[in-house]
Amino acid sequence: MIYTLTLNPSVDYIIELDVVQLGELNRIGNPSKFAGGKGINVSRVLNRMGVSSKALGFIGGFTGDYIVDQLQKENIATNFVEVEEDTRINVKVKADTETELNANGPAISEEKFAELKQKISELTSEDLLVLAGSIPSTLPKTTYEELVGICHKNNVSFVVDAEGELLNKVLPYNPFLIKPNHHELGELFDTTITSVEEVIPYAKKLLERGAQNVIVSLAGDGAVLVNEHETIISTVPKGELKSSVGAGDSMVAGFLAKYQEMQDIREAFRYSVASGSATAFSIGLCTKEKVESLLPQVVIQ
Ligand SMILES: Nc1ncnc2c1ncn2[C@@H]1O[C@H](COP(=O)(O)OP(=O)(O)O)[C@@H](O)[C@H]1O
Ligand SMILES: O=P(O)(O)OC[C@H]1O[C@](O)(COP(=O)(O)O)[C@@H](O)[C@@H]1O
Repeated sequence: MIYTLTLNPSVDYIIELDVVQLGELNRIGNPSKFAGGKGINVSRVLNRMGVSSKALGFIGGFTGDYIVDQLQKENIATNFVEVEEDTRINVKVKADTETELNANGPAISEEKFAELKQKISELTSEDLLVLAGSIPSTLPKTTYEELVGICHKNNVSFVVDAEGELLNKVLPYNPFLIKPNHHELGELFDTTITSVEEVIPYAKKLLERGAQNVIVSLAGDGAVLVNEHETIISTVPKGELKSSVGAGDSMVAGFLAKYQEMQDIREAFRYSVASGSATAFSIGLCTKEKVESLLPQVVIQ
């Protein structure tokens, strides 16, 4: 069974307008809202691909109720730890450029964190855990390390989609997959990366640090997968960028769905890229039909 972990879920509130007039009253058309947060997005995309998963994490208040309700409507199983404060609302403004306003999220007590660790310790070697997104500010930077330590002890494979030290600290535990974008990869090495060619040596350093598969996305400029056997470069489909919110999460879900079906890294990577772009070309997350219509445009070498 695939489990996703979202320590800091969000209601994503997406506003579209031509131009933002700073300091003025801006009237907006129909905003969209979605149950979000990286792990939750992975569960939602997996579900659209016919793969079931269970969503874990912390949830609270009226925003938390909204998320649980949406997931129930989509028939996605959940096993959240309930907290008192409201789950955050992240505002995404799509005007001539995309601007994201991501909140901190609720405080998590030691007791609630212990409750979550108990749930993680019940996973077995038959399971895979996707740990994705930021962590609530009251939890230490070692949080993911502690959780993957539990997975490692119980032979649970895991995937991490996180930034900076959160990501760096899990590498020695051999994640099955990590998926930084090129900015996040650059930040890890205190450098700026702008092309697929520049990605490759740094992605290989993450293999040396312990990752089994590394996918690095460069938005509309391609994607790279490296593992100990091969280095694969992919084109990305062309289309109208509607909102890239959830595009990275869709890549993770697309990869896992296809890998579960075929155990073929190359096909899983192609499906992953098509899934990212299908979401980037949508308001909200991709559908399986849209992913499959873009697949012929994903060429790997
Ligand atoms: N402008 C775009 N055109 C086509 N595909 C895109 C575009 N932006 C994002 N994508 C797709 O979404 C994936 C993830 O995008 P990226 O912005 O790199 O990741 P993240 O959402 O994690 O920051 C890309 O690999 C690509 O498949
Ligand atoms: O946990 P973080 O890093 O604040 O990110 C949360 C945000 O990321 C998202 O999961 C989207 O992530 P991606 O665009 O990287 O796929 C949103 O749903 C959510 O608002």
